[in-house]
Amino acid sequence: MLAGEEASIELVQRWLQRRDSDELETEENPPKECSSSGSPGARAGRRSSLALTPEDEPLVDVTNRSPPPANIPTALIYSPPEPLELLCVFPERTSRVCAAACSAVERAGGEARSLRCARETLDALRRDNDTRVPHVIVVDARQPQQLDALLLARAIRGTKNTQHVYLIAIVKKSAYLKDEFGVLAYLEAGFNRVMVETVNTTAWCAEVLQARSSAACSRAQIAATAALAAAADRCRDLVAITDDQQRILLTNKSWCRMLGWRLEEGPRPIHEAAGGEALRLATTGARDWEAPVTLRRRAAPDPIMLPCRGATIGLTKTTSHIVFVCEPSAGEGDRGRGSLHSIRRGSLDVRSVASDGLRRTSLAKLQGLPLEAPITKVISLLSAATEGAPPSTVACIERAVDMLRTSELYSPQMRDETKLRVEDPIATDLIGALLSREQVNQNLVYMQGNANVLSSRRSSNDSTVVRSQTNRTNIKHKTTGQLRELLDTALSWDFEIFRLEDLTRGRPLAHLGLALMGGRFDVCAALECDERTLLHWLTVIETNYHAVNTYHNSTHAADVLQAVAYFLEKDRLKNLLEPVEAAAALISAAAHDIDHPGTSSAFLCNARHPLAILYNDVSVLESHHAALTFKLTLNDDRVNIFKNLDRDTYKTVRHHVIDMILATEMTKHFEHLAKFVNVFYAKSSGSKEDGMHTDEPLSLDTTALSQPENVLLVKRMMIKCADVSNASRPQKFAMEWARRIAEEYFLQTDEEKAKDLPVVMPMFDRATCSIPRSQIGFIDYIIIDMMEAWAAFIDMPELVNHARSNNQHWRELDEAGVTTLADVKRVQRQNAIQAPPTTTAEPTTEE
Ligand SMILES: Nc1ncnc2c1ncn2[C@@H]1O[C@@H]2COP(=O)(O)O[C@H]2[C@H]1O
Repeated sequence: MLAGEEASIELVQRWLQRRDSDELETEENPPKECSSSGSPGARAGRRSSLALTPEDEPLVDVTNRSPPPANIPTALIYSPPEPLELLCVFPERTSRVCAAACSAVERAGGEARSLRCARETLDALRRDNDTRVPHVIVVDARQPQQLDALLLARAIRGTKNTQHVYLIAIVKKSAYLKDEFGVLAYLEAGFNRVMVETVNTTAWCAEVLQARSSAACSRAQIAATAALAAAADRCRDLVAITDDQQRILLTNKSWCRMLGWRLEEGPRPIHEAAGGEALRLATTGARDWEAPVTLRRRAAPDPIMLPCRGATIGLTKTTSHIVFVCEPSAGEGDRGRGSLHSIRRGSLDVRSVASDGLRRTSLAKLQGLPLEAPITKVISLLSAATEGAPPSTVACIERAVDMLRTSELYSPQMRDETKLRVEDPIATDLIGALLSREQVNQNLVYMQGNANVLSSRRSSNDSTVVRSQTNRTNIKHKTTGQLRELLDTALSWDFEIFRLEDLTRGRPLAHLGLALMGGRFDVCAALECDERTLLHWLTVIETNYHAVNTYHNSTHAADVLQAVAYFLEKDRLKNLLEPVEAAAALISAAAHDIDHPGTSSAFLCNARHPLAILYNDVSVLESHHAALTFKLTLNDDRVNIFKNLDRDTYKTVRHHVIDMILATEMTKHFEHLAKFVNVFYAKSSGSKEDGMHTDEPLSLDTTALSQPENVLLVKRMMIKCADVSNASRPQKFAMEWARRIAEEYFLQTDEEKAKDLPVVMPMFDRATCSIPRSQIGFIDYIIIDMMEAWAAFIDMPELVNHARSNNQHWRELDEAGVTTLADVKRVQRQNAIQAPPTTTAEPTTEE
């Protein structure tokens, strides 16, 4: 027990022993010497020296009259022990009543301050608001002309954080006894207690201790109430609390959001917002109930019906509050799955349902289903926001909501499409073919009888594991000095990928894979497999790339693997991804285009290729790459790098690998880019009035990385950027990749023409196509925006710098009349002559 507490208890005990004395000690009538035998006086029955009510019962306390109910959460009502703080407001500097009060507090181990006027008091309260709000304030109400105690009490109550302060008014005995209802004016002004003046320190001591205890209790209760209100505000259910007259006193944020209410609304009759069974049950006085309630939204004419759980609260037998807790999910679920149209003009007639018991039951069941899409919430919020908004805002919101109703939220609509078409048909052709899912449908006019259109190149769906790979198990040890030296630079952005292709005789993936996955990133440790299995896996994967493809071969896979490895070394990703996630990223990169036929998905669909039939024309190639990767891996224990993973880890790795490979589909390019930018970039300033496109600078905001679904966006973006990073490589690499992809496009066009198939990219005709212009379009429309977003995220400005300088270089070549493959090759030769000599590629790896 604290010394102060001990002293105060002793004081109280002494005071209790003495309280037979009924004589009031006033400034005019100072206390007699302490005596245990006080005169009995006329009101011998009184037990206190403090004149209180006519019966002298302590405290006129309107708030704490009732005992707490059994279910009050007492654990929340915690009041830490604090030294008593008293503030006296007495205009008279030498007031003996004030001196007695202060000295009592000091004897009780507390602290007392005294001030002389209302202004000083309010200033002090405002100044000390967060640090030193007193427990008790005693106000001298004896001389209204010097200090208007009632006004001061109101002002104090109007000051922040003073609800729990215990306010005592000191009055003269004569005034006190003059009017039996006189105390009411004080209570209404905010006083907790009216007390007749006394200079008895002991009496004061008891008084302030009781006041402190009452103040502490009320502070603890207020804090607990605030905590419960905060909890209600943070829950998704709609919460409303009414008084016993069914006037809504409190609503939480969900309620306000969904029904279009404002938080600070005063008491409103519940009938304004709710009707139905729950309301009927609430009025019967049932303690707990569960029933549907219909709620009216201010922004929408039709009500919604939500399951509601309710409770009636009462400290005594009478009801004090009614609590409604409504579950929002099902209510929104029945609202037409995300369309404002259906929210505005809901097809569900709640009234007719409510009149039909059977249907109501099944509706309630339906409402219990967890059907809730975030977009539904967004649309509800937006429609609520139209309430009371100016017409221009309403029009804007309605336009936004109409857009949200489409399921293709992230499909790009090329802003400058017309301009692009007019200015550059080649770019239009390329970008259109890469991004458009319509391509296939547009080209569906097809000649019969070309089932095996890929026969001139390798068929892609009947690939099998190449078995003769066992002699390559020592590949690591048989690398020559040159290859080893080259592989030592595997983590630089100007890594000589084509030299690797030469040195390995077209087997760059296995070598680079072993160096990066087996070496630097220790994928074997992450997957708990041995290096031999990894080598077999890399070999099988590489073998299933088509060496005849000019672009989509294992050199491209190795290039993408190298880019992903490079990105993974950046701090942002190093600190973000677990080893097993990094392993999954490297695996995806190595395998992402496996068995690519050298033609696009649109081509396969037009050709009615078995893969297009198998995958229903949807993400044909990417689905195949992902599926074949797992088929090849799981087919043979010697290549199964996942064989030692436990079930859950395998599932996670599989999920990541599939997700990343599917993310390389270019028709979803803008979807992935937009999601990434929306999550990790914030607009620096307000948006344009129409809320649509703006050119404001974006600032990176990585706080969203704490959510796993956002990390998924990062991984998708990583592999996407790696997949087309060729345009962001130093010029000589970018040029060679551009030549290779153009050649592959031309071959597709050749084949389409030869087989009388629809031509997916008619401009990509080897006789007429300008390669520089195709590259300018590709960089302008696909590369720059994406690389800017990614480069800032991983802090790699060279990605953008190279892309820009390549763009510039292609423009110069375009102006110089460079057009065809032959032209590009000529430029490459000239550049090679000007560049310092490089060692002739020497294939030395043993096969
Ligand atoms: N330099 C480039 N020029 C034009 N198109 C490219 C270039 N690099 C990549 N692409 C295209 O971008 C696509 C990315 O996915 P794919 O690897 O399936 O196929 C790729 C090509 O079609």
